[in-house]
Amino acid sequence: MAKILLVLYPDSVTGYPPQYARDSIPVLDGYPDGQTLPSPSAIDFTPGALLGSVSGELGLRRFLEAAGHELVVTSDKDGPNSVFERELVSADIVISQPFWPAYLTAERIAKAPKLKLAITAGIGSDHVDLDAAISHGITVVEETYSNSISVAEHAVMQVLALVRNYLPSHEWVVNGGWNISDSVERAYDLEGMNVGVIAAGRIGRAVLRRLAPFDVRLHYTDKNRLSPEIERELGLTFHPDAASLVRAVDVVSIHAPLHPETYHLFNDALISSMKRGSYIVNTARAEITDRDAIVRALESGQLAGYAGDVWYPQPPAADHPWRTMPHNGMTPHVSGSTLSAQARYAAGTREILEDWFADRPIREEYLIVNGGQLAGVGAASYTAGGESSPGSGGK
Ligand SMILES: NC(=O)c1ccc[n+]([C@@H]2O[C@H](COP(=O)([O-])OP(=O)(O)OC[C@H]3O[C@@H](n4cnc5c(N)ncnc54)[C@H](O)[C@@H]3O)[C@@H](O)[C@H]2O)c1
Repeated sequence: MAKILLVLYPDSVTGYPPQYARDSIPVLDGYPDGQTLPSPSAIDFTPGALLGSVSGELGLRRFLEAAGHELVVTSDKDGPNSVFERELVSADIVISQPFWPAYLTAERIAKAPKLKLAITAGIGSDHVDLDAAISHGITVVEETYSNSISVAEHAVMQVLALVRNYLPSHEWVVNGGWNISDSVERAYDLEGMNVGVIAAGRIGRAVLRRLAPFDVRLHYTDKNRLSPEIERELGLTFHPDAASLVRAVDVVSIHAPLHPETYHLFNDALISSMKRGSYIVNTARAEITDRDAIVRALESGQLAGYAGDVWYPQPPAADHPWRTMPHNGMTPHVSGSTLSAQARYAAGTREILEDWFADRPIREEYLIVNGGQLAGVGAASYTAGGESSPGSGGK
């Protein structure tokens, strides 16, 4: 029987919600590229309930305990005396969400001799040191597509919020004001702007599709060029690298995974090559940007705004400069953890566990590391090795 260590974010400050704003969530037919939705044999939760917090338990307890497994759920994940570090020593499986990541560094992996499977409930497994997982024979999987559209919607929202100066305008009314000049002196239309995405994978493509009706000029860069049909359909301009793209656009939305190639890609040099007054939205991973370079560029006016939902580390310290830097539209890491997304990645986690315990292969599209090498989506999107090692925050 296995010991499963499940690391989830804390419940709401008012406790686990007794009721919800809506009575149901939409039922989807599948994902945009035809990939099928998660398909566990059953689920023990109500779609639309809060599943990603400690009391939600991803709806896994009944299923796991009925099969005789041990489930340990905690949000205490940081530091040597954390429940996570203590329980990891005897865990067979770790499940963690990127929103509240249990950093599986090389040091922690070395202290977990029984660990065989690391599941990312969601997308983005950079909180796991993939090199260490490869060398220790740990399988790393995530629920590809489970929250891609959730993130794309958040990115589009934040692009509009920055360009139109939404959040400061809202603040004026909350505070009793009617300050039109103050609100509009930084407000523009998105229409006609050049907007680019760094990486056109599942999320990047969904952002491009959603932005196309705004009559913007769309740009992208990616290791893998899209088909001429998609480029034509959306009117995309392809750039061979980020350096070329950022010089051409007014707004950049980042959608690449964090790995050695993308660590600190947005540094002082790249940002200074952008048009003055550019906007960056980053819902991918914080460390694709250089934290202090972003602050400097907002303070100097080189950037007109920065938004996103990804930070390093997570949770960030109370004095993290991104909380208070000018013209920021930051949220906590929430874009991929809507109630709608939680239902999908909770079902995906159960599907993976069912396959693992039955010794069936896990879907190829869920694989990041398997059999001692990058596999599936991991082989397509990540690189192993290099100086910046994922799982240690790119350091
Ligand atoms: N904020 C959130 O809640 C949230 C949720 C899900 C995913 N994410 C992040 O978004 C990332 C992308 O997710 P996805 O579902 O679109 O993944 P995906 O695998 O579908 O797409 C990733 C794309 O990045 C491209 N890429 C990789 N390295 C690159 C490089 N150096 N330069 C240019 N392109 C590169 C790949 O070719 C691929 O097209 C995830 O890795 C994760 O870090 C964030």
